Amino acid sequence: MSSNAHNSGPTAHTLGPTPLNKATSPQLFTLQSIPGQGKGLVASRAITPGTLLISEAPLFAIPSAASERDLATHLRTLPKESQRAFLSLHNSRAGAGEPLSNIVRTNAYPLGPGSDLGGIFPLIARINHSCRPNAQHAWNGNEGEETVYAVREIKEGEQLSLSYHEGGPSSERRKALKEFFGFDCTCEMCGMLKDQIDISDERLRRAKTLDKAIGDARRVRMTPDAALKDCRELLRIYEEERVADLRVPRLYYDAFQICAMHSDKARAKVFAERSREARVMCEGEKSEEAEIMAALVKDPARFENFGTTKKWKLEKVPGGLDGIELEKWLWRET
Ligand SMILES: C[S@@+](CC[C@H](N)C(=O)[O-])C[C@H]1O[C@@H](n2cnc3c(N)ncnc32)[C@H](O)[C@@H]1O
Repeated sequence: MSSNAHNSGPTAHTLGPTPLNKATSPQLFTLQSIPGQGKGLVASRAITPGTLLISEAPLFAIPSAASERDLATHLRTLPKESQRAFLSLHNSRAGAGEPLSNIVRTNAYPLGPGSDLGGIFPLIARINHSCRPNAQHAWNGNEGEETVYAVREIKEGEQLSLSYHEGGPSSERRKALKEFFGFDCTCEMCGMLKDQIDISDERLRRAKTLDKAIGDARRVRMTPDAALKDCRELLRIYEEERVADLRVPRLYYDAFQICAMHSDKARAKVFAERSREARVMCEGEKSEEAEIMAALVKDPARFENFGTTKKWKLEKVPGGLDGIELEKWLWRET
């Protein structure tokens, strides 16, 4: 779930009714009551990273500007079973008017980044939030389904979790979760001791600064060494914070772009492959983004800004590098 889906109200129907939730591996988890969080999905056995947990078509999808009335009209067109499935979902603003819109705000996921459409996925909607999630959701436009992949080891008895927020220091996360989704987060990360939260917050504040600096195109062009160094530091923070979601492939893609812009095909290829692998972990082999990365692995020169400068021109990875030596070369630390 993302804040844009939650901030957007429902309207007309763009997709017709679809069969009720189709779990890819229903034996992997069960629906259970979770203290302080309502219901949630709990792993029935140990699950390895990269496992497809759910692939689910939307019960229906609605544009963000939809009204309560539009939603009511649309609901009446759905089979009774679908109506019941929708109405049984959690409403984080129960009693605060507009019940149908509030169920949508509590449970909808956007159909892809920046999409104006929110989809209702009855099974995925049962996955609670964690500030350190063990799963990642994504819209697969080719399949017309929302997927959820495990991105970390999940122990038997552990809850499956997604992040409803883009991440950041605890005060920011908690404020946004309260404001947009109406709950005080009780995830494992928010339950850490104050000392641990302080350490984590310091790292995550630094992560925000680094992320902003890496996104500065002029800096990437003028001082690529500094930008690549920032990527390296940010990756270390992600490792310390055990971040395993889409931030990882995005970071490798940033490193790819820096190298490609300055004509370093050798490093660009390695970063493109790491980005692809991390993307597959989060979204599976059929992910459109993973396919785009696969094309860039084959030929980094396909990147639109490839070769803006010739500063780092390099064709091939030097032979005989592995382990620490490879990492040092890759991040230009030698
Ligand atoms: C999309 S629903 C998730 C499934 C829901 N628990 C249920 O019973 O259907 C989102 C709601 O779950 C609860 N929730 C999810 N994650 C939580 C968390 N980390 N801490 C406390 N409550 C949480 C909140 O009530 C939130 O509005």
